[in-house]
Amino acid sequence: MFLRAGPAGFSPLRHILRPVLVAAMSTGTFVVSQPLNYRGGARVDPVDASGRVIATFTCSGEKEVNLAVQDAKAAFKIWSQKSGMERCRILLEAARIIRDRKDEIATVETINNGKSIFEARWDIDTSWQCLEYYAGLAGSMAGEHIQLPGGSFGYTRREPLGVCVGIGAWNYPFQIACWKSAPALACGNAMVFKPSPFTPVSTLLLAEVYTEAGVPPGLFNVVQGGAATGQFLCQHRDVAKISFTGSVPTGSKIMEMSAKGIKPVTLELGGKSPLIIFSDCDMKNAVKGALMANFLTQGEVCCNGTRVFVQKEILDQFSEEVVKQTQRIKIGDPLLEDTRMGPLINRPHLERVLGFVKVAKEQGAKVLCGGDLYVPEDPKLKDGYYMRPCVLTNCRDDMTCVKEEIFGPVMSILSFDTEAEVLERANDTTFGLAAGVFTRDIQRAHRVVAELQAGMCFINNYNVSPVELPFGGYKKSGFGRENGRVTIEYYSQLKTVCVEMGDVESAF
Ligand SMILES: NC(=O)C1=CN([C@@H]2O[C@H](COP(=O)(O)OP(=O)(O)OC[C@H]3O[C@@H](n4cnc5c(N)ncnc54)[C@H](O)[C@@H]3O)[C@@H](O)[C@H]2O)C=CC1
Ligand SMILES: NCCCC(=O)O
Repeated sequence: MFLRAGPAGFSPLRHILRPVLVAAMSTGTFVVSQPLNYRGGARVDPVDASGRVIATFTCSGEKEVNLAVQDAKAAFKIWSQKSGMERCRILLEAARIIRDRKDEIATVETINNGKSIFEARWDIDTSWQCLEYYAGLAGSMAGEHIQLPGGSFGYTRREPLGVCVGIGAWNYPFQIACWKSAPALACGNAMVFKPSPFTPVSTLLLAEVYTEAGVPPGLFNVVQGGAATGQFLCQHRDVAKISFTGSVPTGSKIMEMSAKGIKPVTLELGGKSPLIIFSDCDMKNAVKGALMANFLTQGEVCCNGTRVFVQKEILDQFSEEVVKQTQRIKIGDPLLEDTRMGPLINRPHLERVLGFVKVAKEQGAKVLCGGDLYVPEDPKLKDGYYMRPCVLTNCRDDMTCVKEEIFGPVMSILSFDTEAEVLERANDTTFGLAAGVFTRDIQRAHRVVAELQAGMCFINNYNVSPVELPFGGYKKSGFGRENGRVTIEYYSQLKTVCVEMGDVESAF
């Protein structure tokens, strides 16, 4: 095994990633004795560097990106010629390996990102399920046959795009890589993936799983690096498509680059999603839903329902219950079985999130609980990037904490009177990733979600991720979809073939 994650203490290290960060966030550590790029079916060191070093690994430069794309092109030639059923078998094998190695991969992901091991296991489940789902679709991808006059006919072929690029964020490193690569590979494409420089490690495990499962060398490659490496990938002339998960400003830059190259792009960007709690809800489930909507992965989730609109009649009861449950969240070493909230991704981000809480207070919000630093008892974790999950009330729509994406464990509670009013306020945002509604009134539930301007809507639940359902945003939260049958269309193109069975009727 190339990576060793230890539950306690530190081992002698050859190359360690982010030693300070790892030490501060959990008692686990990595011993990385192999390179972190993956090209042509093996781990490799970059042949060059872009000149910018992030922590202790070197960003891949243009030559390395070129080599990865070249390898992907070669693998594409082999892979795209396989039948859907052949691709299906290999993807199913990869899904099986991930399922069998779930605990090991989840442990690596916990150390990589800081999320609790309990939650990381959920991520690994939605990862292998995604591979299984697209394996199932690979065998049934087909075109149409269309009859034309005089016995002539046409048919369509669903063909892959070529070399696709995946660029990931740091909050769901392994899951994002699976949600992009599974549909891409199922359609017959190759992929070069760039993880976030804050979470470089777990994607390598996926690369190794694909190789073990039998994909041709070079079909799934990993290049490590930051913005410069991402730009080399997006601008590469042999790249056919880009799928990006990350912030709105970066998404906008990626769209500019893809526009220059006339490349299709999928953008999974940020959000500031509304969660609407009507007074006729099942209170216990609504409270659980609000916690699910705000505190998974330390609140660092793009689709979180951070604007919690509560109907006035139940505001006090709901707030009291939410605070009670929030205060019970066990914070600490994410590798411990009973921990439910680990550290935030890094110190600047922690400070940014705490800054949002400070501004919220200055603007008149009331802190019902949390919103401050948390220092675990374990002395090894005392410098960790922990904070207590925060519930804010007395919030108004014009406050910064209600308008801007915080990407941390901060829930803002707002009260409302009527359905029409809450709908208008819920939609009053430039984002449109997700939304939720809790009510026992089935007609109201469907009426409300039909009006919500969001790509992913939940009724009486929040932040569940069945891979069968398409996921993606409206408005500035992006476009294109991940998961679900429709994603096949984002990783393939349609060729039309017109067949003449008679003579050519010429105008000349
Ligand atoms: N909709 C979704 O599914 C998700 C959205 N997000 C959003 O992402 C943000 C946090 O993630 P970050 O990693 O900080 O976002 P980011 O946008 O800074 O970086 C995302 C990825 O893009 C790369 N990148 C940065 N600049 C680039 C450039 N000019 N060209 C090509 N690649 C570039 C980064 O190295 C990283 O791999 C949050 O604000 C959240 O809104 C995060 C996770 C999921
Ligand atoms: N499991 C939901 C993924 C959402 C995100 O990428 O932030």
